[in-house]
Amino acid sequence: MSDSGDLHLHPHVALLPSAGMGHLTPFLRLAASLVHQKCRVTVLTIHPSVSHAESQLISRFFSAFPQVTQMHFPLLPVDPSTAKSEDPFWLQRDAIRRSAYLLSPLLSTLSPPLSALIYDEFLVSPLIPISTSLSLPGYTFFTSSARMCCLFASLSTSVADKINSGSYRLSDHLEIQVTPPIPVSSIPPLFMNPNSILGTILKEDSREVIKSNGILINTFEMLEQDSLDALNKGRVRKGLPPVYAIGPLEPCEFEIGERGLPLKWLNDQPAGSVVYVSFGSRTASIMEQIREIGHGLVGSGYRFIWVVKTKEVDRDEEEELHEVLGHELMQKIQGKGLVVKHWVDQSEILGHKAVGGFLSHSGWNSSMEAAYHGVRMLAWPQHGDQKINAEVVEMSGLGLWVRSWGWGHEVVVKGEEIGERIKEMMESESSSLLRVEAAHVGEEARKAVGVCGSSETTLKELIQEWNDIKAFD
Ligand SMILES: O=c1ccn([C@@H]2O[C@H](COP(=O)(O)OP(=O)(O)O[C@H]3O[C@H](CO)[C@@H](O)[C@H](O)[C@H]3O)[C@@H](O)[C@H]2O)c(=O)[nH]1
Repeated sequence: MSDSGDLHLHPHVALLPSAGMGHLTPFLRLAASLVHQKCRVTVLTIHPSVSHAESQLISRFFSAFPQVTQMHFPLLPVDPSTAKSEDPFWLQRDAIRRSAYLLSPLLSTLSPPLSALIYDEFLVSPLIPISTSLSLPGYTFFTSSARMCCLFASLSTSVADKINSGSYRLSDHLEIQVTPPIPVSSIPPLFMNPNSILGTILKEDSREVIKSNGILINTFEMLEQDSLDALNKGRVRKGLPPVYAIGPLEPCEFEIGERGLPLKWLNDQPAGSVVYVSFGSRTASIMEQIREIGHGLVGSGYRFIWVVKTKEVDRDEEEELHEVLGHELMQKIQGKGLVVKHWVDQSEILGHKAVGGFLSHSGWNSSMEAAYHGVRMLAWPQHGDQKINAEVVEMSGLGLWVRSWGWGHEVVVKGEEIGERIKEMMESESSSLLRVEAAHVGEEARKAVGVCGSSETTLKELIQEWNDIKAFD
């Protein structure tokens, strides 16, 4: 046992996110929470990051938290002939996985020694041998919903074989013991392809995740009680480690860049009058769909803030807004809404009293931010986990989901239909119920992370476990 009482009080935790803002943001929010709970924190970072947004967030985080150690993790170059994807975020994740063995010597030099290592859901199988070799408790941070985690945890069972062999019909439901059952039509399309890099990685990681000491999820009990029970009570898979609901991870001051036009514009709008539209950090929309969204927003009669994205990676965005929208639409939008083609501080926007609704791809962070601010959503899943997240949004009363819109790029949804659904979210009879339910979700979300809330208590207990391990070193 160390003779320094101080060390016992401050477990040292290292965090390793994978590529993309959808992963980096919740990791850095978790890092901030751990600092506030008096942990010593090391964050492993990769240079260069895939997007400009990631490098900016990393530098703002370390400026705000000089006490956090930044450890640079150098990656091996990826051989393009062996890479099974052209997606830069997946290439980066693949490179992190292949370079993972370089971590052992880096982590073992840290002082004081680590109490725990928290790694991204896309890095499970390469990181487990590292934490084992260092006798370090290792935790998977699952950045999507608990419901999605139920699917992930089942990918090493017969469910995955049935998915891959095409034995399911689209109208079927998966045999995973979660309520309501997960429809086959909500499975991420890439899971259907056993040769996709995502399918391969997740199957491998699903098999190995039982060797983690725990799984952390950015969710809260009131929102996903049944999925959390299913995971924790062995209904999804026997032998899973404890699952800790620690969300919604709260947006932090360090995330805010220069307060720009969106905030100034919102200050002049009436309360609850504005629809915010964004499909997250890595979903590029096609030109035809972008223009239909524009017509839908104008047709809805509501004011709006709309973030347009034409490229997956922000560094590749070249076209000017007027080239994307065209002259006629630009004219129609004037005076009705604010359209931007750059990064905005989403959480600040969602927290502004002028914002009354959110048209979103239901990425999990966006959904949790809407929950945190009690803003009702119109979910339009584009890819990946987003239909499963939309189910959670719909079930909890946080928002609507129009199933007939399908995945992004599957069909071009017409502007008129989009406008009608925005009105439904904002002004129909059911919308007042939606407003009340979304506000209720917001209250519960804040309770969960507030003093003695379920998520705050869970995180404190976890930190106590790390302290207890240290005390017996
Ligand atoms: O202009 C922008 C755009 C995005 N964001 C933030 O970026 C994050 C985006 O995360 P998310 O809503 O989860 O969407 P994606 O960027 O698409 O995230 C990926 O990662 C998520 C977590 O695993 C998955 O749920 C998504 O499907 C996947 O696409 C959120 O914190 C947003 O607030 C901004 O602040 N400003």
